Amino acid sequence: MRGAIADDFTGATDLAGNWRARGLRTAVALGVPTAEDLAGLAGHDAVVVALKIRSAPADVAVAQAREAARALAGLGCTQVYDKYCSTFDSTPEGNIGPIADALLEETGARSAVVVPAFPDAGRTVYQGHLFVGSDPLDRSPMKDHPLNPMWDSRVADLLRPQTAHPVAEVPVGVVHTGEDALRAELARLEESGARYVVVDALDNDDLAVIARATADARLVTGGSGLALGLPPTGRTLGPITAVPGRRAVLAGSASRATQAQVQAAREHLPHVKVDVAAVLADPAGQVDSLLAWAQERWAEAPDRPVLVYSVGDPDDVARGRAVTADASAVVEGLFAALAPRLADAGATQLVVAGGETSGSVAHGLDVAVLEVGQLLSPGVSWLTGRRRGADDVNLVLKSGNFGTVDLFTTAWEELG
Ligand SMILES: Nc1ncnc2c1ncn2[C@@H]1O[C@H](COP(=O)(O)OP(=O)(O)OP(=O)(O)O)[C@@H](O)[C@H]1O
Ligand SMILES: O=C(O)[C@@H](O)C(=O)CO
Repeated sequence: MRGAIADDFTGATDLAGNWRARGLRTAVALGVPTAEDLAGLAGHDAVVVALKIRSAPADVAVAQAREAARALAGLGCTQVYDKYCSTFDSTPEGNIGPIADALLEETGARSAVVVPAFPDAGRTVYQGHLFVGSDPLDRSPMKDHPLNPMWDSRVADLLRPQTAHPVAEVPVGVVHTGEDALRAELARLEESGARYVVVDALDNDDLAVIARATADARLVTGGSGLALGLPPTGRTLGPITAVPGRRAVLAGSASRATQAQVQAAREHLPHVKVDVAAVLADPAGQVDSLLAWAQERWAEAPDRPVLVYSVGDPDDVARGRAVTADASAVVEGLFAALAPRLADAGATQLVVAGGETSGSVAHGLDVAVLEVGQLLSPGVSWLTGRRRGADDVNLVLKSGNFGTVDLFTTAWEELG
């Protein structure tokens, strides 16, 4: 079985979607799987353990990553895929370095490739620099990220402050020479002391070379793109089963792409914006009133999705933070509490935007395992969430920056 550890929930579903696209039956375990959850993973070719450790204190992140690595070893996985963000989201203190250091130890690997490239989503690495579309990372919108503004584009320079281990680079010319040349270069660099090797990749052919050269590695690290480098199994996997019921979009993401999706959806869907001050004053009351609002809208048009969002324009996060320094937790708490109430009221199909928001919603719904279904666009798939002690729900857990602009109105058409 293939196994991965993802540092956030939408990153996990992104990687799982790419494995599925290669014909692997893939499940996502939310949190380190319990013995009971492990039973639900039987019959799969691949499992991604989704953690919520991207912005956690490094010691917490490392402890959870170690536990997840042991669970994967218990499932017989001989390679761990350490999935972080394709925009290398981290601070100089971590957590990409500390987690990778711990996974080197857990897996016994002497070195690991570092491959954030995901060309299908516009992320490429050339001369060691990470690009988002045509912008170097530190000139892309990631320069203004609220939690981890990206200060450089050279991946090795982003990683070095986060690890005591030596970091080397392999230019795309070596990748273009083929898998044997790359394997030899990786072995040479490992012999000379490198523990991390940033490998250039401009397209999926480059990723295929890297995937073949590292097929026997105990640890690989990267965005989800490297998964597309696997040879296809040739198996065609059908769509997941749609669970009929009410529909909602829960958007707690602050990213530009999500703001555009919210803007587009407001033209077509009944919508309401979360009022941070009101939630702070009366969290339970706000959940009740949002639920009542959704039920009224569904009574008018049962198949029409409702949209609950928290960021409508770029200043909304600052406004929320002016209300309370804990605005993120307040908004996440609201979505975590609202999702199961919507589900109790018949919502079975939810599109959720934002990595942290998706984690909160999945926890709120007490989802143990996600079955990965059809891909909507790079990094975005329909999923079936298996809830503990409750009926299944269909979910899209979307990274803030991913998805087409009409995602919130068109995703439903792909559910069958
Ligand atoms: N109006 C608001 N005021 C303050 N904080 C907010 C507001 N709306 C959302 N937030 C918080 O901003 C954070 C957004 O993070 P989230 O990971 O969900 O989305 P993102 O950063 O846009 O996407 P991703 O991490 O997937 O790239 C969450 O913690 C959320 O609760
Ligand atoms: O790699 C990405 O860009 C995404 O999967 C991600 O990590 C979202 O948070």
